[in-house]
Amino acid sequence: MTFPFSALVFDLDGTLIDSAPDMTRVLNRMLGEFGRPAVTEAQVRGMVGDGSANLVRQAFAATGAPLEGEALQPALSRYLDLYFEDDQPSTLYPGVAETLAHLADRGVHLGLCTNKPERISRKLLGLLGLAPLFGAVAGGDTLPVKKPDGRHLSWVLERLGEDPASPRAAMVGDNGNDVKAARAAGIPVVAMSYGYPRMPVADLGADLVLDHFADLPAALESVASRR
Ligand SMILES: O=C(O)COP(=O)(O)O
Ligand SMILES: [Mg+2]
Repeated sequence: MTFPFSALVFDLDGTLIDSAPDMTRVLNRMLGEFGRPAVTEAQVRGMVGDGSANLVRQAFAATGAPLEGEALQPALSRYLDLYFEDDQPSTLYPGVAETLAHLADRGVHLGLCTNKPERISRKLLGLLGLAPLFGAVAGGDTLPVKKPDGRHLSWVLERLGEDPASPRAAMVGDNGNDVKAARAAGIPVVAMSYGYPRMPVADLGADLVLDHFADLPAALESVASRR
């Protein structure tokens, strides 16, 4: 059977990879260098989703006097360098590699739309062996805008060959930014329940909430048949 969507765009952190342990490890190295105590992984899970500058800002606010604007830059750039150099790759959630390969085999165009910086996102896709599957990648610093702005997602859709006026695509994410970007771009959205939603996942407003990535192909066929 032909798959009902010609393109699927995925979020990265909390959707494809469980990156909170990595971000916690790297943040804590940076915080230590700046004389700050460590943050816990549970705290970091609540800070992920709005890009690296927001993550670093929140980590400073949680460990002492807040740092804003220019004062944050040295810490942000140190965090990004340490993360880029980090050689312990994030863990893929169960079923991700097999399901993405299955979708690509069925001719679905796959894209990535993440608020994580592009160079780190591309490096992680490479380390995890997923890079060849993705026809378009947009990080949080690829464009002047990022999720929840729908233009971030629409840019990926266009690169996957979708007509911006009537995309035959869906978004798969884990937090409110993914849902808002999908709504703005006019495409349906599936939320994975295991990520970093920062609110009850049922309240995100997604078309569907899924617990297992391997259920995605069948679930998307049901989303399409309801439309
Ligand atoms: O770096 C972040 O803030 C989160 O990135 P995501 O968009 O892949 O969840
Ligand atoms: Mg995410």
